[in-house]
Amino acid sequence: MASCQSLSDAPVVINDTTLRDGEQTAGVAFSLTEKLAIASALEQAGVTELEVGIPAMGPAEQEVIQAITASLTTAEAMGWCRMLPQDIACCRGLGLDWVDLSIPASEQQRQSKLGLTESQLLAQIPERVALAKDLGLRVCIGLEDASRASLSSLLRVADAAQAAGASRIRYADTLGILEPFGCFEQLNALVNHTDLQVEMHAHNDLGLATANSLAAVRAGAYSVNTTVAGLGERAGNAPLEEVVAALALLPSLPARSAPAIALAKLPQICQLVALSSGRQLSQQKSIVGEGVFTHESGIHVAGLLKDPNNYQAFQPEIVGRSHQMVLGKHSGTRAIQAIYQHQGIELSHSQAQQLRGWLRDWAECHKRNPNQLELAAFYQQLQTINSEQIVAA
Ligand SMILES: CC(=O)SCCNC(=O)CCNC(=O)[C@H](O)C(C)(C)COP(=O)(O)OP(=O)(O)OC[C@H]1O[C@@H](n2cnc3c(N)ncnc32)[C@H](O)[C@@H]1OP(=O)(O)O
Ligand SMILES: O=C(O)CCC(=O)C(=O)O
Repeated sequence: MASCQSLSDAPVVINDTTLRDGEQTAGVAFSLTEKLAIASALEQAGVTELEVGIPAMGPAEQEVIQAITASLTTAEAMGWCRMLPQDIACCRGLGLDWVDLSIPASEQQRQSKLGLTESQLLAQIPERVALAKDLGLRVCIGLEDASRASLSSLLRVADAAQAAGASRIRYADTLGILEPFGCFEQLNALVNHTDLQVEMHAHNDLGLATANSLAAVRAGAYSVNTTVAGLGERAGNAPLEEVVAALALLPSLPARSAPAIALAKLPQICQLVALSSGRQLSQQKSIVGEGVFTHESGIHVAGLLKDPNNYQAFQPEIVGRSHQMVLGKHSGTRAIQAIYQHQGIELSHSQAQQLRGWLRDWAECHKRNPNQLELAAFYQQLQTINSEQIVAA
């Protein structure tokens, strides 16, 4: 079976699973209000698919899922199920568009979790897909632990899924053990083999979730799972903000790739999820961390002052941010003069040099950048020395 998927001009679909895998982060539990707010923010930013929860968790979760699907106006909603009749039945009447029917794809998990052989699982696929389709749902077969499965076995599952009338398969790197080159090979083999849409689900145990998601896109994946700020099991999933910014901003990725997502809304969405999850964003979290557009080093600031392109990967305004320049241990005289000038104070080169020395000691002692009041105090000190020198002369 040959697919023309990789030749498609359609942008990559983001299937965001903050409300399902994101909420599986140990200790995270969103309220209905929080889930509605997150779903709405994602939809307004242009995310077209949301994995919204697990109907088999029971009536309360089902009510929440129903409320979310009722609130969505354009985005499609997916529910996550084990490929069990009782789980599928829980999806009835929830307003879902999609269901992910998850099966273990590796021999390890098939045998050890379920005690089933590959052929026993394959034999279940037609009946379970039919049950879901009878509920009016489009079906994605979730290949849990696919990265520890043999490719030949994955291809057999893809064939069975396609024959049963599924629309998509999800390649899950459940344990985050893939690297981008291997990921490309696996996804490319699947994409070239099946007519189904192929979705990538990456985990970040080795810090490679974004890289693997981009490799999957290069390999022709139709869709990619993300979570806001990379929330999710253990080290989390591929962060929405990283994947969509990379797809939009990296010229080396296929031109078809970038989904129409409002990048400038990413910081706000990440703040909302940070607040709702109780998980603070790290200062250095790419795209949205407080410190990622803040510059202290003398050579960098001097370069930025001449032309921002000297030290920016992309304009921070694109992702709703701006450059900030601060003074600290690594400041140079150019930065010192520019920052004081911004406060209406002209410093001579020798004054800036003197301040540069003070800043080094001060920063080592305080482990932070001085604030405006502290900078004013430095200036007072400079003036005092200056007037003492005039008196002495
Ligand atoms: C990689 C992933 O992220 S998978 C998604 C994981 N997410 C979650 O588990 C969060 C929500 N889960 C829950 O609320 C609960 O686990 C429930 C409601 C789904 C099930 O609860 P319980 O019935 O109490 O079962 P419990 O959680 O203890 O055990 C899970 C059962 O599912 C089975 N199971 C796991 N995956 C599958 C699958 N794909 N297909 C069929 N059965 C499966 C396990 O084998 C186990 O059954 P067993 O003990 O009879 O072998
Ligand atoms: O089977 C799936 O849908 C993927 C489940 C998942 O979250 C994972 O394997 O990490």
